[in-house]
Amino acid sequence: MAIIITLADATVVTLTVLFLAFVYQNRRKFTSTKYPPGPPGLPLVGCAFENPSSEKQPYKGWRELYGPISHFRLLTQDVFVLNTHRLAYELLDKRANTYADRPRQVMCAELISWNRAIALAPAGTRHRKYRKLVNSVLSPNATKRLWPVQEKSASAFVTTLFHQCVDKPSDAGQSHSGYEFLEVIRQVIGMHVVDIIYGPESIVEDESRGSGRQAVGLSKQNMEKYIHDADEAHALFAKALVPFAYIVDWIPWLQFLPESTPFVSFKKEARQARENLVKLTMFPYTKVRERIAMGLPQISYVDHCFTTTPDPTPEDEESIAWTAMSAYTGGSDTTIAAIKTAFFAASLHPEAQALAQSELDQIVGQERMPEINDRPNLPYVTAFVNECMRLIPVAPVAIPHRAMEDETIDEYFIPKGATIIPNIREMLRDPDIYESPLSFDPVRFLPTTGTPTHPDIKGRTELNIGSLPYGFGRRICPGMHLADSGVWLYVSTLLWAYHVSMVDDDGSIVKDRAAKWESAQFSSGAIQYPLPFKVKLVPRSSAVESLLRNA
Ligand code: HEM
Repeated sequence: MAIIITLADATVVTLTVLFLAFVYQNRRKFTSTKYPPGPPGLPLVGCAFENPSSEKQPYKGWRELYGPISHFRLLTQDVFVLNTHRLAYELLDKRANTYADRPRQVMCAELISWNRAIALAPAGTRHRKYRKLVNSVLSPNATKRLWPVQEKSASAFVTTLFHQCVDKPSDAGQSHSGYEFLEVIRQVIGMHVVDIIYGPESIVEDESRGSGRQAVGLSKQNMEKYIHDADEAHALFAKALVPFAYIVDWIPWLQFLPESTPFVSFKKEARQARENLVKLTMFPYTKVRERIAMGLPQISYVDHCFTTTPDPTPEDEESIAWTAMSAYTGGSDTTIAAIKTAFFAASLHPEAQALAQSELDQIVGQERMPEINDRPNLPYVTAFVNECMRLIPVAPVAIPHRAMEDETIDEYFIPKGATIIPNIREMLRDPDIYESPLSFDPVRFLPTTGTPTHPDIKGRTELNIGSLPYGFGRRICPGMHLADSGVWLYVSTLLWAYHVSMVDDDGSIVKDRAAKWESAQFSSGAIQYPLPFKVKLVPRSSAVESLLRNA
């Protein structure tokens, strides 16, 4: 019997085969498409018109609202927000290889070219090479060599505060505004991070000049300009980092239209930002390269790279230059934010400040400043720093990761390509872990064993904040050990030196501190810190004052 296959039959068979192949390829989606709860959004476009990532405090309160993991969609992009430490640990730490990548960010990473820096470099050989380079200087052991540099900077910090915020001559008509400390934080910490990454200038004899001396490397003036330019570049980075912040993030082919086309003003902005970023990367590097070529080494990240790679290829040089810039931009604003938060917490919690100061008096005394080796004997001071990092985390939503494979967690499906946001702020306010999570209470971090420095204060739960404020997995902050010792030194030295109080516009000390704490405003975006407030600094004793004056 002859079998006659008609065109219609062939079409049906072809379509069936294609359909089955499609179902097979997407079998995970068909068997387990359960997504976690989250804002529903609109059909097809999802939350495109009300992007939760663009809110002032993104994903705040989502743990209570949606549970440990939440989901929303921006057009075709699935976004998962991890609201508990357990979930983040399960996915980003335990399955680190699958979440080592960053999501595509057309404006920030590709057009401005932040993907040449570490934070947005795609997972792979280049990112691994970058991390290896920075780890050689920023690993826990390697950072110990930088402790003396950090101690010197903490000392410069409190003495500069003295000259700028306490001792300004009022007879010259210069009264204190109360805001000066903010500029001191920016300058001293900015300079310190530049110093650690690029090293100070070297002074050499120069016969051809009348003065006979010449500065080689990054001069103080260069550093000041660098800090200013880096601030601008980083502000734009933070703006462009918000997922789908620019139209080109939604419709990537727009990048191929000429700059003069209406609605593509982003192209001009990207071109200028890219040029500035390249200058920001190459200018300090070239200066330091000159110094190193003249045989004038300093202790710095770039110097260290040249010691381990004495004959760098052009590719090595590119890696050194871009990792150096990444470490500066990654390390300065974050440390500055942490110190602003410490001022804020101390100025509104005089009782906690006084406990830290009595511990400092007992262990360090008033004849010298704290050193990093004092840390094990100063549990309350350490608990104070931890509590600042917990309640007002510097990077409340870290930097998004990207799922490189289909995955399931609990009963939920995470498709390959999804954006994963670690909601660090929610993790650090989880009531299952932190009792009364919205209260500022350093005691929660005190050790329960050992002799307490304050007999009537015993540790409650002995929590360990660990690396949580610094992110996860393959992308965990490579500067966290440097930041950990640096923030501790700045805060302990500040509390050792001054009584810190918040003041109102008329200069009087704030009375209703609880109301100020409740109504405080914080920056929006990737880095969190309290918005400008005024403080009054009073040296803690005449012994301390004389040390600050003469240091
Ligand atoms: C209080 C200070 C700091 C905090 C809270 C902080 C926090 C973070 C966080 C949350 C991330 C993202 C992690 C993730 O994606 O899971 C990160 C990444 C990064 N941080 Fe830090 N950081 C601090 C200081 C520093 C310092 C001092 C440096 C360098 C000297 C640095 C360099 C970097 C770099 C290069 C990245 C990108 C890592 C990558 O994508 O592989 N940070 N940091």
